[in-house]
Amino acid sequence: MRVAAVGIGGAGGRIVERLWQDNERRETTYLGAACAVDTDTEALDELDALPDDRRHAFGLSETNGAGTNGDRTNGTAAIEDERLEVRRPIDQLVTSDIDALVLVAGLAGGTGSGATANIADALREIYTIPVYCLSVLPAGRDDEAAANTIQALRALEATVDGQILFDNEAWLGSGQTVETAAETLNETVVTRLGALFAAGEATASDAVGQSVVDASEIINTLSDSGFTTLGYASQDLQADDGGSDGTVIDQLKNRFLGDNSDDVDEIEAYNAVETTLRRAVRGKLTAQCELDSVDRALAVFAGPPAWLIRDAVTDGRRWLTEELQSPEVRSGDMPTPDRDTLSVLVVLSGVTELPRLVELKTLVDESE
Ligand SMILES: Nc1nc2c(ncn2[C@@H]2O[C@H](COP(=O)(O)OP(=O)(O)OP(=O)(O)O)[C@@H](O)[C@H]2O)c(=O)[nH]1
Repeated sequence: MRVAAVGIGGAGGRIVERLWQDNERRETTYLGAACAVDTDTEALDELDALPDDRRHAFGLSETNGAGTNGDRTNGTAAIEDERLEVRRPIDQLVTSDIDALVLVAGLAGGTGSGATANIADALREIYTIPVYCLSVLPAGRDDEAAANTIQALRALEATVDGQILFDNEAWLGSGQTVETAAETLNETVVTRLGALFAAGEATASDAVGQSVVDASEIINTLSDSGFTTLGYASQDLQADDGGSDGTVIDQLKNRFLGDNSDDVDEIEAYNAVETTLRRAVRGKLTAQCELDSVDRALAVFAGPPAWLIRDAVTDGRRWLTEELQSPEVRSGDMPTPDRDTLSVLVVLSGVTELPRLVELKTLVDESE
């Protein structure tokens, strides 16, 4: 699926910059356009990987170019006068081949919380393609951060076609702060988003004999009610199963040419697909949720074609349907002939029960 990504505020800009880098590294291009908008000019200056003309400051008269320091009202005031000015550079990037717009923001910050729904609204006035938001939830128990987040989630719920949640709290190691762990957090979320968007862009030549995910399946999964959370797991593949079989030449060939199809043991491949799927669903999600509150799901199996055993994918999908007790489960392949990794991305959508959201709401209620 080809997307245009717009980072709003500090976290939004940094994550979009990372998406930009991820997209450049992949064989499949999924990022049709990207830019960052912020009330903090210093934060924009630090986004080295994004070209200068993809970074735009707004709300300078409200914030003096120094951000809002967590003041949601200030973030809202900053965008209200400049909706059209902020929309214009985004407009210039959106071409007819873009399938969806993806806004990215940390909802605890004044800029991310105050401006994101407003920007979504401005885009919806002219675009008929879906508008999604990657909504980053704060770590910790700060009242103001919680209040900004809950208000932004509500405003976005009324505006966007779907929100993918990423919970910093769930991904911080003990003793870490968002500042010190930002690189790792952003890499985690971008690995999953990249896997999702690239899946819908697999080329036909890679896909012979495979059932490839297309953009409409991603859109049908993400859109509509409830939140989305992403699960992901990957496994390095060893075509010679431990190194005891196969000549050194074969092993070198497999390693450097990715030519492992001759050696793939079907049972080993079947087990690898099944195990990786279970790890993706039962491992840490971008935001933890009650699995029985999932309404729709999509599983994307990526790996060398010889490892994407049809029966394993079909059985995996059946297992997922039972696990989630959800009738609407889609699946597809993303053949990556030149890689020796198998990965599974699981998109869980229409989710209504997320413990972290309950925690944040309780914090807000207690502080009122
Ligand atoms: N995952 C991740 N979260 C971040 C990052 N930077 C900040 N955050 C989170 O996002 C929240 C908002 O921070 P920013 O995005 O810098 O704030 P902003 O939207 O620019 O708003 P103001 O600076 O208050 O005007 C923080 O409270 C953190 O929870 C980042 O690089 N990655």
